[in-house]
Amino acid sequence: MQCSMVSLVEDVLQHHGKSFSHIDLASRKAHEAALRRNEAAGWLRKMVGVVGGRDLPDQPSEEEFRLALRSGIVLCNVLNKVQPGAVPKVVEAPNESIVVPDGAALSVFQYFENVRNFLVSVEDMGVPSFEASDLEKGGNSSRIVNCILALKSYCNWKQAGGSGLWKFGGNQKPSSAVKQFIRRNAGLFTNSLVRNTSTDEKSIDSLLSEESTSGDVGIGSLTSLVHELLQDKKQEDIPLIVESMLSKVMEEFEHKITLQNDQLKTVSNGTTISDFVKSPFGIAPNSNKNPTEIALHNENGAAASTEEVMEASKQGKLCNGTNQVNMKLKSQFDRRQMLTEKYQRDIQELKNICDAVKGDVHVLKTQYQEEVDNLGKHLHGLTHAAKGYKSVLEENRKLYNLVQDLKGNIRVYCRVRPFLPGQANSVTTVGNLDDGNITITSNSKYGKESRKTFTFNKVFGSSATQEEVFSDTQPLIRSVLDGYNVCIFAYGQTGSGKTYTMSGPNDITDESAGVNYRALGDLFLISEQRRDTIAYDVSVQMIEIYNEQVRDLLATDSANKRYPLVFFLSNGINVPDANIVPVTSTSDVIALMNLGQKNRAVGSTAMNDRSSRSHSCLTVHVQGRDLTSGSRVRGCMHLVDLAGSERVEKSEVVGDRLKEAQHINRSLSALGDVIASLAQKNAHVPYRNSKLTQLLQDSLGGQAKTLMFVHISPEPDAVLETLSTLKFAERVSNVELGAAKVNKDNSEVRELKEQISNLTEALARKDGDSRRCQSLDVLSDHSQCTDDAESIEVRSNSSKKTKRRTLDSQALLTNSPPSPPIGSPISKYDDKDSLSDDWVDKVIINKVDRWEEDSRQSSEIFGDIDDIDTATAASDSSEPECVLQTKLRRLSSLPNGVGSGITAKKTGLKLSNGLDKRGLIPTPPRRRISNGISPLSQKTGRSPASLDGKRKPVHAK
Ligand SMILES: Nc1ncnc2c1ncn2[C@@H]1O[C@H](COP(=O)(O)OP(=O)(O)OP(=O)(O)O)[C@@H](O)[C@H]1O
Repeated sequence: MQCSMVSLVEDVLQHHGKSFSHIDLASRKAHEAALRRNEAAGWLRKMVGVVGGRDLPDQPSEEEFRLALRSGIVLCNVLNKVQPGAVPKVVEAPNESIVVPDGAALSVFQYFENVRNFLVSVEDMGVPSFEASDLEKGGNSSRIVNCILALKSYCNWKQAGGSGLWKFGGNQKPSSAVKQFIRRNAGLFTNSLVRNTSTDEKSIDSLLSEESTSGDVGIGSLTSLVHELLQDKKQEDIPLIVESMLSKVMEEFEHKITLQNDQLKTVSNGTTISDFVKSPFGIAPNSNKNPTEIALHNENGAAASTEEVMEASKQGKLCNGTNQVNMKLKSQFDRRQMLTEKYQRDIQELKNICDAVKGDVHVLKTQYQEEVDNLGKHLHGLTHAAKGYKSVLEENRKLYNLVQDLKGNIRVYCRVRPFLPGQANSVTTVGNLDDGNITITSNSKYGKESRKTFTFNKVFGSSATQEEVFSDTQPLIRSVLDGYNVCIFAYGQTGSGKTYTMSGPNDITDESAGVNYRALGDLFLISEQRRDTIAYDVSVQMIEIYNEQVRDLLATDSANKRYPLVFFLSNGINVPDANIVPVTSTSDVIALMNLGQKNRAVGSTAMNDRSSRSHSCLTVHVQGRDLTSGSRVRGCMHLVDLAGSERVEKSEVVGDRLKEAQHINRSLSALGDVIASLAQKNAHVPYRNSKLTQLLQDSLGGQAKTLMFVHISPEPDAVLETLSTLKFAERVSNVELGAAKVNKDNSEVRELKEQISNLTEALARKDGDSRRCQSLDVLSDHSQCTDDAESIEVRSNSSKKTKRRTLDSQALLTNSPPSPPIGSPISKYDDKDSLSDDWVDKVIINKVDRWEEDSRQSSEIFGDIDDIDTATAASDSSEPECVLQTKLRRLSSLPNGVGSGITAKKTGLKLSNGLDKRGLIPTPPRRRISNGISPLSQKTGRSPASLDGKRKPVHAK
């Protein structure tokens, strides 16, 4: 071994800052050598017995050792014991007691033969050998010791059964000195040292023994070196030092292995036999000193080939011993060469296979590449087509919606409620959901599965969020600000999620807030954004229809809340008697809605803990004034949360709940009838059959934008209701209302209205007569009421029937005779003296004439819609007197007095006062303006109105 173990150890310790100058390496080496020699001698003596080993002392000096073995007799005998027959013939000494002294002539080759035979045999066995010259004076006895110890190890291995591969050095154990040392000092580092020792034991020992072979310090010296070095070390440093040593040794070991491998490679790569032979014999290629070497080189001095060596051998050029060794080496080499050639052939074959495989792989790769390219192209095409398809779909959807807008179809959005807690494992009846289609799966009585698909404008699955639902509704809601009337109503079986969609759950958060909150928030947001161009006023009403009674949900006192209200249109407001509250912010709205929700009739049923027992309607009125042009827009939005349809036997209701359920179902079926006749485009639509249809009349029959949210539950036991709900919704989606219209006043109309209002005020001031004022109030009231297309009920003189007519105040006004010129300053007419009674009367008479004419015409156009008798009969006779009084007053207060003929009898009403003997509403004295005769009466012969003496506010509470 080229490296010295000692130097390694020194390196390590120097690394740890220590000098080794004080250590006597020479004496240590000698000591170690003696230990090993003694061990070898002891073993030889044991093997050959007392007689055979008589020349070999127990603890011989180097010289004694060499001399005792020089004859080769002990060596051969021991070898024959280890490997019987290894040396067939041992040349014995002539006189057993004589030790052949150095330089004494041995009998011919006697002993050399022994030594040579011994060396050849041990080499055959793979045991490290030594040079014959080592037995001569000045020879390297450590190599002999090493050979004997190796033989000893071989012997032990054989005795142990010879299993596995024997490898010199592998069986050696650390010397007892090392063990003792470790035991004495180990302490903390014992474990790591023992671990390292046990795992690396073989290789380290092998290195150490090899080192001793090469004449360096052997294991004994290394042991004592380590021993000495570590003695004065601190306990805590020892593990580190030992570990460093071990790793360094390992490094060197690996280095050596690599070198050996390289050498082997060189041999297998065609090193000549002479190189190979020369190396173990240590012969320099060009030193022509002996016949063997000459035979190993050709005439040119180049290394001989195998054949040349063989030839030399045949010719006896090689000496006997060398010849034998060379023959053996040659046969080994030949074997190796054969193997090498075989390996080369195999490698070549493998290379060929590899090339073939490479070729195949290349072909496959090319094919795959082509296929991938083709697929890529297809995919690209498909993506393009898909994009196109998507945009076409989107376009179709837009066009479809446009067509629907133009036709005025009611939009229908379907929403599926998720399973409620406790229903998690239920099977859903809802199958496929895509953009606008929903498939319901149901099992028939006979267990046959059937599927039905419905198509709506939009379908929301159970995972849809409130925000997603609202975002699809938003454009519709925004159109309120542009002057459209909008109605959104939630329909569905009880417990299917109507209230959730419209308002949200019980605890409302930003995420869970329903359409109502979001809609108002959005309206405020946009009105704020448009602040510089349009000024908006927003106000809300909240009513409910409970057991066919209309109630105000924003009333703060309970009596008022229970006070039933009536529908009549005033100033575009359906239920003018209900509180209408201006709102300016979302917080206002939330406060109002909380009040409304609190006032709403809810109750617990078997199907919903908090079932809405009424239809609720939040109405948002928006008035916008263009700051530049002065034109006005007016929009109104109904957000209706209908009570849920329910099967009474299923909801297990009794008593009041049963009555509620019957009312709810009746009103919903009235809604169904209205939808059916609208879908069939019937001339008569039965709006008046329920309060609900009356409420929705201007959204279903007018030119509003209407959206229905249809809700379904996913549970299998609700499948029948689900199917009927969806069928109803499908019918609704076919209803065409006509294109929606904007409610917009241009400035001319507005000016005319302002003039009328100013005129009436001027008249009121001019004439202090309260009657006159009342009459004018009626007109003024009427002129306000007819701000726009407006329905009122009048009684036709000719047919004696009450007609519902639509009158256009604009027509009335534009045909009015001499009214003050447009744009004239009001102050001009504000002057009492400048307005003669006659002039004012004339204006009024003209207006009334024109209005009556228009009434007649519109009556011809629209025909009878409802009979007053039917209407009054439809009124619940149990309605409180005050309600009927209100109705009657409304009718009789019509400006042309058409309601004056309505009798208490006809209405089935028992008025407590205010009627004449015939049960008629007393005709008020004719209004006189200048000559004591009311021009109205003069013209129509009827009383203009019967009022209770004071003007009733239109909507303010
Ligand atoms: N989309 C949804 N996500 C989560 N929970 C929902 C959803 N829809 C409804 N719910 C829950 O289902 C239950 C019933 O809903 P809701 O009260 O809104 O039904 P409804 O149709 O208004 O019933 P009713 O007609 O009896 O008043 C409530 O507990 C509600 O919170």
